[in-house]
Amino acid sequence: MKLSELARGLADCPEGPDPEVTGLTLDSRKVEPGFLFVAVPGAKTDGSRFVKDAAERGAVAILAAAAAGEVSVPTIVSADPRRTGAQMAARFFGAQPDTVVAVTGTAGKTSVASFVRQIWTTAGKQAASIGTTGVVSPTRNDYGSLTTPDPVDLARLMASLAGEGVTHAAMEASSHGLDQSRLDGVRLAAAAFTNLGHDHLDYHPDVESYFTAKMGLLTRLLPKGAPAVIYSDDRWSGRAIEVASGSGAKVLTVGRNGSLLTLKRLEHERDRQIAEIAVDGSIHRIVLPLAGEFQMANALVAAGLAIATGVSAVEALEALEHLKGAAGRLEKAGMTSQGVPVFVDYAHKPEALENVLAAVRPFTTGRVIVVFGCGGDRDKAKRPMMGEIASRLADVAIVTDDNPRSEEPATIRAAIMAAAANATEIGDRRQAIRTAIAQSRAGDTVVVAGKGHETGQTIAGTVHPFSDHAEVRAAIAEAGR
Ligand SMILES: CC(=O)N[C@H]1[C@@H](OP(=O)(O)OP(=O)(O)OC[C@H]2O[C@@H](n3ccc(=O)[nH]c3=O)[C@H](O)[C@@H]2O)O[C@H](CO)[C@@H](O)[C@@H]1O[C@H](C)C(=O)N[C@@H](C)C(=O)N[C@H](CCC(=O)O)C(=O)O
Ligand SMILES: Nc1ncnc2c1ncn2[C@@H]1O[C@H](COP(=O)(O)OP(=O)(O)OP(=O)(O)O)[C@@H](O)[C@H]1O
Ligand SMILES: N[C@H](CCC[C@H](N)C(=O)O)C(=O)O
Ligand SMILES: [Mg+2]
Repeated sequence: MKLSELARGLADCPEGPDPEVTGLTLDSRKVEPGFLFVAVPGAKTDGSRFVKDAAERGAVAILAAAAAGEVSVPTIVSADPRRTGAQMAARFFGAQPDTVVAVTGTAGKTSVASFVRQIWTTAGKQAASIGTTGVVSPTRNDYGSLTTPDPVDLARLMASLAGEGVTHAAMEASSHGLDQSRLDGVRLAAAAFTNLGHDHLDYHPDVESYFTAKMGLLTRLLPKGAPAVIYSDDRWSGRAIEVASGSGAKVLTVGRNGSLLTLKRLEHERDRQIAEIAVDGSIHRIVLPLAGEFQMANALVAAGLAIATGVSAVEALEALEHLKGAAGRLEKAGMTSQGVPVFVDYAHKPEALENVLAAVRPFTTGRVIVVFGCGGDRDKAKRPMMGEIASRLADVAIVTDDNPRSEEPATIRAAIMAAAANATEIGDRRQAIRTAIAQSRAGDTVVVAGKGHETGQTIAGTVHPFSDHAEVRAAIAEAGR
């Protein structure tokens, strides 16, 4: 594609040569001959420092916030090179599934994206989901790393999904992804907001900026008049509704206070919940085959997105009866010989831990035993908050390691322990899981939180293979001998 074609309507092309562009990237180290290099400011450095490096590797054009005098290749200047770069990436790769929806919120994104895919599939659509646990479509199940991929990877992925015949895609919009305009080239049919809690305040200066980054999905990316599905029962729901309607979205609320789908009654059983949901004046009784009230919230948001994109309400609600939970989200990883269920869950932030411990309490006649830790090189304020929640809501709390990354693991544990009265500290996660399971007895519930679907433990730059699921199974086998 010619540079002028790539830039048309997005940014002004400089006078002079109009090279053929064969690819694009935000990382000079990935430049190949014929590429456009998108130079963006980052947290650690500024891409515009690598313009020369990019040109030496064969870049034929640069997109940057200011013209760099040090290279002879044409430079397109944009006030917002991240956004313009994402839009160019979308144009370069072309096709996208006809119907793409995105969900944001502190918790529930992965679950909602997976649920929407499942509802669409039940309704006969060729559907995909994109997020923390990877990309799932009728033809693939690829493990992922970022929640919201880099804009170039995302545009390439959208085109390849469309090429495979996927017509419907549900994706997660992380606050990092929104802040860095990673999705700014995606054509959205609808968007959703689940909730706002404490996370990533190492990246965003304060809660307001974190909220504003999330709201970018509704204010900047969602076309005017398109549906915005908003969970009605979060502390931040009112603000989100205000922002969405203020920017011209068609607001659809779901939840106990919802108008599209109103949750009238909810009854919890051990592995399922029975709900009465009002829609269009009639009540539907559904059995959701998942534990935890938060899963009901996620299911309602997902049904809202499916309805917003053309699935009938009856069909969407019926599909909820067959939902499978996303991997590692309050997933029963095993049961001990005494009948103690052991759940693996991805709670690595305060509200998630609180919800998960509250979710298992109704069906636990004995003690709730939790094993958890906090990630290194991530928001440190979460540590005492999670310590306090575990000691308040669990009967037995074991504090262990969860991806210490470059930090000293004992320091992370100490910050949690300082607020976790009566908790036990066992750094080795394998040992912590074994200790929890070995002391469990009939009536108890064990929750292993923080890693969910993850398959590694990152310590000082090395990823050691580690699976909570596998460790739970091994510990149960050992305890049963
Ligand atoms: C904190 C964060 O989001 N960082 C992202 C950010 O990097 P940065 O701001 O640190 O970039 P930088 O190192 O300052 O460099 C600035 C620019 O110069 C470029 N560069 C740098 C060096 C060089 O030699 N040449 C060169 O071109 C870099 O590629 C970059 O584009 O911009 C980069 C692309 O421009 C992203 O790849 C990078 O994501 C990293 C990989 C990351 O780990 N992000 C995580 C925290 C993340 O995004 N997580 C969210 C949320 C998770 C959740 O809660 O679900 C996610 O969506 O996964
Ligand atoms: N609606 C919800 N409200 C509160 N907590 C939730 C909700 N949904 C999920 N959780 C908790 O958060 C954890 C992560 O859920 P999920 O992966 O669906 O969210 P996410 O927003 O994608 O998270 P991440 O940003 O970490 O990828 C779950 O394991 C559970 O502990
Ligand atoms: N996307 C999240 C994942 C956290 C998972 C948890 N296991 C941890 O390492 O803190 C983050 O990067 O903050
Ligand atoms: Mg996620």
